[in-house]
Amino acid sequence: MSILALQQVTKSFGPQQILDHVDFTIDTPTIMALVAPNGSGKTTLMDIIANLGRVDSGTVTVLDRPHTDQMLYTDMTYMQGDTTLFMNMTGQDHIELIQRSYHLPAERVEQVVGEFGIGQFLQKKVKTYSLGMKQLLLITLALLPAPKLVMLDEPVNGLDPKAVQSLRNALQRLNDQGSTIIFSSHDLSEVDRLTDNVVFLVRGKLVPITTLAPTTTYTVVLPDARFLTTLLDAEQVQLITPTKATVTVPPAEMAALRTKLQGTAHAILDAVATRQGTEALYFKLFSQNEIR
Ligand SMILES: Nc1ncnc2c1ncn2[C@@H]1O[C@H](COP(=O)(O)OP(=O)(O)OP(=O)(O)O)[C@@H](O)[C@H]1O
Repeated sequence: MSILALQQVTKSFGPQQILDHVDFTIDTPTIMALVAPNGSGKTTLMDIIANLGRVDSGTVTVLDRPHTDQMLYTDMTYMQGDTTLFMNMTGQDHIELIQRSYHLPAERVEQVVGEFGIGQFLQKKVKTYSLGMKQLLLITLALLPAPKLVMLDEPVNGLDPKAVQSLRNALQRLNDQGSTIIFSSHDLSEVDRLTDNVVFLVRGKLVPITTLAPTTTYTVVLPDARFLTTLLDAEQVQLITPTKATVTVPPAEMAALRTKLQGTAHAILDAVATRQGTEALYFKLFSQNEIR
C-alpha cells in the first residue's frame, strides 16, 4: 500500500508554475521535512494533498484512495495556520470537537494535552492566546487522532525549546506507531534533529536530499560509544567521548541501526544529523533567489 502518491501533478497560479509534473511516493511510514524558500509552494502542495486545493493535472492518492475521498479525514489531518481556529471558542471547545468527531477516549486527550503542557490555558478563549499557545493547540488538534498521515505547516514556528522537544518526541512516537508525518519548516537545524528525510521543493519539483547527499554524519549518544566499532567499519565511526561518537552512513542504515539497538543496553539515546549540511545544500539549491 502506498501512503502518498503524486503522479504528474502540475499546478500554476496564473503564469507562476508551483508544481511541475511532480512524481512522488511515500511507501513506508516516515517523518518527512518539506523545505523551500518563502513562496515556493509548500503550503500549496499540502493544500492539494489535503484536497483543499485543486491540481491543474495529475493525480493524488492518499492510502491508495483518491485525495478527494471525503472519508479520508479519519486517516489524514492537516495543521494549517491559526486562521483555522475559532477565536471566540476556548481551546477545550476545539479539543472536544475533535474528540467527538474521531470518537477519542478521554485518556488519549489527557495524554496529548499533558505531553504539550497546554492544560492550564485550555479554558481561555483562543483570541487571548499567544502565537506559541495557538501553535501548541493546532499541533494538539492535528496529532490527537493519531492518523496515518499528518501534515503540519511550519509547526515549529513560535515554539519555545521545551515545546519543540515535546513536538519532537510526539512525532517520533507517532511515527514509531506507524504514522507518516510531513512538515514544512525554515528552521534547518530543527529539521536535522527531527528527520533525515528532507525533501526540497525546487522549481516545481520535489528533490529528496538523499539524491544530493547519499551519506549523513550523525552525532550519536549511547551508553557505550565503543560498541559502535563492533558494528560499523572503522572509517564510519569516530569516537568523541565514551558516550558520544560520529557515525557516517546513509540515512536508511542509520534508521536500521537505531531499530536494531532499540530496547538493548546499547540503545541510541540521541542522534543529530549533521549531514553535509541541509543548510549548505539549501544555499546551493536556492542561491539565485529565483523561486519567488
Ligand atoms: N490562491 C492563490 N492565488 C494566487 N497565488 C497564490 C495563491 N495561493 C498561493 N499563491 C502563490 O503561490 C506561491 C506559493 O505559495 P505557498 O503559500 O504555497 O508558498 P510556501 O512555500 O508555503 O511559502 P512560505 O514559506 O512563505 O509559507 C506564492 O507565490 C503565492 O503568492
